[in-house]
Amino acid sequence: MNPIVDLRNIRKVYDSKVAVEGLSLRIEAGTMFGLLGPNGSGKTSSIRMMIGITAPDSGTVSLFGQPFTREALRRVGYLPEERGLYKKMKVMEQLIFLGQLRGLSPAVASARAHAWCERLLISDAVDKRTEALSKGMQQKIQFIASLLHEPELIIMDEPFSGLDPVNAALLMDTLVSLREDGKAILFSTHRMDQVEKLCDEIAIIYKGRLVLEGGMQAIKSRYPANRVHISYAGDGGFLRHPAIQSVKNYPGQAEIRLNDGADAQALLAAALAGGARITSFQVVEPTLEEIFIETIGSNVDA
Ligand SMILES: Nc1ncnc2c1ncn2[C@@H]1O[C@H](COP(=O)(O)OP(=O)(O)OP(=O)(O)O)[C@@H](O)[C@H]1O
Repeated sequence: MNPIVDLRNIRKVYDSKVAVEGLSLRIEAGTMFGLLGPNGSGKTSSIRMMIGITAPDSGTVSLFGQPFTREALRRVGYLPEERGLYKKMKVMEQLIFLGQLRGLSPAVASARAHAWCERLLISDAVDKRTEALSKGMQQKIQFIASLLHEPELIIMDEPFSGLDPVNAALLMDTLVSLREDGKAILFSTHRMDQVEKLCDEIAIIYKGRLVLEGGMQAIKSRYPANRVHISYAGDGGFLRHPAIQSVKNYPGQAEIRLNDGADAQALLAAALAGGARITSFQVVEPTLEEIFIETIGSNVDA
């Protein structure tokens, strides 16, 4: 089956600044794809090339198995990084107008917009002017606007930035259910916790280049589970054990990173022998944040 997005070796240079270099990636239907990278790494530039806002200087962009054409954009929902709504328009008028721009009849746009507003808990706002709403609410409206035409490919640039945790979770749940409906979803972020929970696949870009890409689980399994979280009472002398590379010590709890190849069981045995009372002992995989920092760090070194 053709991927929904297929970027091959794309490159973008602004003046003399290389924003994206040799980027290739594929996104399949029913996949949540996280595009990660620090500020200025080329996420927005890559997204813009994906949907024809700018053309790559070299390389190819295919959507839905075909070389890019504007026609394909009818099947794409896009939430830009810069939020832009008509401030003076009322929310529902605006959503119906934006739906019509996407080829919907006013009746269909209205029915879908009302259903979305209900789902995202902003029905009370439909008759208000956009400028009277909080930033977070405006973001939810723009999120809805990008989905009204029921796109198969959803591309969102920093969709959760500026949202409180409750609203961020609401939009995350919405994206998860769209993925379950078979949509392909790409979003950019630098918030690793969001990606870890949501994404099937990730790509980390740094200075315009892909530095890590693949399935979330496959990537994690490449890193040793050499972290240990311990809750304990009593003697903490075991925290000076030679198997330990570093430790973050909190009251009654420690997050430990072991030396490469060290045995977590030896640490547990030493803790018990030293008289500590262990209430939980967990060997954990590195978090995506740790993988990200390690990957970026090794590329800085390189
Ligand atoms: N229109 C432009 N003209 C000149 N340089 C640009 C332009 N757009 C982006 N750049 C540069 O290209 C690089 C990549 O920028 P881009 O916005 O793609 O990064 P990003 O990963 O989306 O960053 P952020 O997380 O800060 O939004 C940066 O150095 C940026 O300054």
